[in-house]
Parts: sequence; C-alpha cells; structure tokens
Amino acid sequence: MPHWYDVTAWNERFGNDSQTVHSLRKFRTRWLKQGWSFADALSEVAPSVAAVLQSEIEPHPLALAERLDSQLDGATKLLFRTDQGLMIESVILRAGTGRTSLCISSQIGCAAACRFCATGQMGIARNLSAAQILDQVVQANQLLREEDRRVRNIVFMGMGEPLHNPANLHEVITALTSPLLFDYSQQRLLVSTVGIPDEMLRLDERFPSVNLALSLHSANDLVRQDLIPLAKSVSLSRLKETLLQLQLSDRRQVMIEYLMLEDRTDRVEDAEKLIGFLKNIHAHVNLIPYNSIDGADHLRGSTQAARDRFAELLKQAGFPVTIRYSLGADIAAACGQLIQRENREIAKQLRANPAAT
Ligand SMILES: C[S@@+](CC[C@H](N)C(=O)[O-])C[C@H]1O[C@@H](n2cnc3c(N)ncnc32)[C@H](O)[C@@H]1O
Ligand code: SF4
Repeated sequence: MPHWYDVTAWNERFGNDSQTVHSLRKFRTRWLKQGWSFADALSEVAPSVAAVLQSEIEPHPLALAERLDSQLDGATKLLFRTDQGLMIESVILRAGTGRTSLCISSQIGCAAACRFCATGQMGIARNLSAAQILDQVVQANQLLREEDRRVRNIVFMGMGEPLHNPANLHEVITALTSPLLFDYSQQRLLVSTVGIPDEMLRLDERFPSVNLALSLHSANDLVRQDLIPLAKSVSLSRLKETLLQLQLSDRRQVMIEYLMLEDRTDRVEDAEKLIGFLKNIHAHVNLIPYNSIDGADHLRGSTQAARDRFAELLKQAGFPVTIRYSLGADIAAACGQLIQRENREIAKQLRANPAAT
C-alpha cells in the first residue's frame, strides 16, 4: 500500500470483503481519530490483515526528539527529527475553553527567507512529505489521548510556506477531511501563507471552506519587500486582486496577519495604508507581536502603546482586530528558533555530502 492516507489504496489493497472492511474501519478510527498507538489499534484487526498493515505502513516517518511543556500556559512544543536528521516543530495549544489547536510545519526552512523569521533564515527549503505533515497530527493526538483531548483545529502556521508545497498540502487536506481517516471539517483548518496568488486561488477552489490567512505585514511595497524578499515578485496590487477573487462568505473572512515592528510597520501612516489596502476586503486583522530572533538585531517589536493605537485605528475603520498573544513564551520564542542553528549545520553537511540525501 503506497500511501496509507489515500483511501482508495485501502480498497485496492484489501478488497471489499465486508468483515475486513469493517475491521479496517475500526482500526483507522482508533489510530487516526481516537489517538491510539499504531500497535494498539492493530490489535483490532484479524492477524493476517494486521501482518500486512504492519509490513506496509510506516506509521511514524518522524521521530519525536523532545517535548517541551510551557509552565506559563497550555502550550507544548514537539520537536521532531526527520530521517535525514533535520528538525521540525509543531505546537499544541490548549485554550482555556478546553479546545485544542495544533500548529504544524509544512517545510524544513523556507525559500521566502523573511528577515524576521527563524525558519526563513535556516538556509534551506525542503518540502515535508504528506506523510510527515500528517504524522505531526497523528503523534499530537496520541499525546493528547492521555489527557482525554483531541486536536480540534489545525493551523498550517509552523515552519515553512505551505503553498510552496501545494501537491502535498492538497493530499494532507484531503486526508484530514476524509470521513474515513481523520474526519476534520474544512472549517477546522487554517492555511497561513506569505502570499502565492495562483496557489491561493487553487486552494480556495478545491477546498472552499478551508480558512486562509495572509501574512501581509505591510501595505507598503518597499517595506514589505525589505521584510520579505519573496515579495519582490508579488506586488501588493496582485495580492489585493487575489483577495478580491477569493470566494469569501460572511462566515469566512480572510485573516490578515500583520507583524508589529517599531517604526517600520506600526506608525499611524502604516495603519492608514493598511486600511486603504483592505478596502472592499472581508478581512479580520490579527496583529502579531514580534519575537526577536538570532541574526535580526535591526528589528524591534512595537511598544504596547503603538500596538493599541494601531488596533484602534483599524477598529474605527470597521475591521475586526485581535492582538495575538504568544503562547508558550518560555518554551521557545519564535517558530523555528530553537532549531535554526542545528538545521543550518545539518543542511551544510548534507550539501557537502549530497550522497547522503
Ligand atoms: C512561520 S509562518 C508559516 C506560514 C507561512 N509561511 C506564513 O508566512 O504565513 C506563520 C506566521 O508566523 C509569523 N512569524 C514568523 N516569524 C515571526 C517572529 N519572529 N515573530 C512573530 N511572528 C513571526 C509569520 O509572519 C506568519 O504570519
Ligand atoms: S514567515 Fe512564513 S514565509 Fe516567511 S520565511 Fe517564515 S515560514 Fe517562510
């Protein structure tokens, strides 16, 4: 069975004998929906079928290297190692309401190379396979089972640019929303992108209820290009055109992520530019406090007063605004920061010895 997350592959491999189909369903429910370990879930199926599953499915392409639990709030950071030794992160966020979210990675490193982002400064950009992306959900649910919880919302806001890995992203969303596998509704998923217009439209067309967040950070082309090198090839006018083309309903607004950087993105004139950019767009603005990273000493986060003033201007213009408060400040600052140097080193070794890749 080449891909366990491909539902049709199960039918082709095992046929449609009703007893087998029934026990396989039970197995998948235990493993993917209820967070049982692969081995425990296997005990549900007939020994002959279990032997096939065991030999053909690689249940965990990622090794859990470390788990860090915040002492401040309900965040848990999971550090995973890939078979090449590169590291990725996922974060479990437990909200006070009892709802649990999982922030997952789609790449190791990122070609967008944003100046403020540890992942963008790793000096590599590699796609995670669909199985590696899904394994983050599988392993998080296994840990959460001990607490009687299950991941409720999944956000593609960890390392990497999901829309630079579109084929795998689409396979992952298909598996996550399949009633036979994970059974999440599209509304429970959020894809965050730096802004890849054609892929935003393709995603919207194929999965019209998946939530979309655009990391805008500035409504001034020059400032944006300075922060996000990739933005040199995607102008703000192209982004605006794309936002206007998305099939947004009243229930589904695009989330605009906006990083608050002192004297770069947080002035009154920046708020006015943003309000102009968002005209006629059904948007919710999320202001993000900056977590400082290694190698970006020229960037400073905004003061709280500047953030509040910015939020107020947007609210007056009629936009819903939230200020993201950072969970797990004690277990890692910015996403990718804990492993920035380690991955840089391993990537260097892999480049020097391509036979190992
Ligand atoms: C790591 S990115 C991954 C998703 C996608 N590549 C994107 O940029 O939207 C998720 C969010 O984290 C934000 N981010 C990256 N580095 C940050 C930092 N040092 N402080 C605060 N937010 C940061 C990004 O701007 C983005 O909105
Ligand atoms: S913020 Fe997003 S797009 Fe920019 S480098 Fe980081 S992961 Fe890539």
